[in-house]
Amino acid sequence: MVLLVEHVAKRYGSRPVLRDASLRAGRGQLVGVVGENGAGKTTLLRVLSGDLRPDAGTVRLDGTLGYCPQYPVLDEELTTRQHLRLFQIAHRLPGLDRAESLLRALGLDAYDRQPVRTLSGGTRQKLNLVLALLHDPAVLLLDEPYQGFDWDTYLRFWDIAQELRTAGRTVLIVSHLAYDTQRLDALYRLSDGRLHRAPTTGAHG
Ligand SMILES: Nc1ncnc2c1ncn2[C@@H]1O[C@H](COP(=O)(O)OP(=O)(O)OP(=O)(O)O)[C@@H](O)[C@H]1O
Repeated sequence: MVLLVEHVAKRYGSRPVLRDASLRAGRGQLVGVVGENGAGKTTLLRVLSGDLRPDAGTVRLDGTLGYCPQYPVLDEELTTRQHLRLFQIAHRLPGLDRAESLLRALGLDAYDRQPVRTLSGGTRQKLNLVLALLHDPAVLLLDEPYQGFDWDTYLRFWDIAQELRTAGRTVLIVSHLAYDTQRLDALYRLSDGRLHRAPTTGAHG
């Protein structure tokens, strides 16, 4: 297993959000987590990414990590291109070939020289996603990644997700909406602080 989550619990003050959450995902698997608003999906991803320490339980994650948070963390004054350069340096990438093809796939290339403050919400979200994918991580944690995407972009997102799966990456996608479950290898529903395995009709599922 590339991602193994066992009996994770997390509370904020006296309020338990995750009680006993367990999940596993292997190489080349696309896994969905759905749950109502406030169910604890973002909390789960923050624990998985190492951003939050769980109160109990274990998380094992093999390889490099890409994390696309629910709300883009971008610098308003920097352009799309400047964000790519920053992440290129941070990840010590020799070039931006991968970024260029992702930009084209998501129709972001037209916004190359624009500061983030001039971008729409959906366009910011696209940049957020490209930045998470830039270094081609082994495990991707995507928090509501297509929020604000138009239909064409939504479909292109799923094309990219399928390419990642074919390339052997492990992708965890969180959403408050029930999915087109045939796109997934496994689906979990987060409720009452627990992850319940739900049926899928996916290719591997
Ligand atoms: N830093 C925090 N301190 C205290 N409570 C928090 C904190 N972060 C989240 N919560 C609470 O924990 C619960 C779960 O929040 P979380 O953001 O994980 O839910 P979610 O499933 O991602 O929701 P949504 O679908 O609305 O994004 C909510 O009741 C929220 O108010």
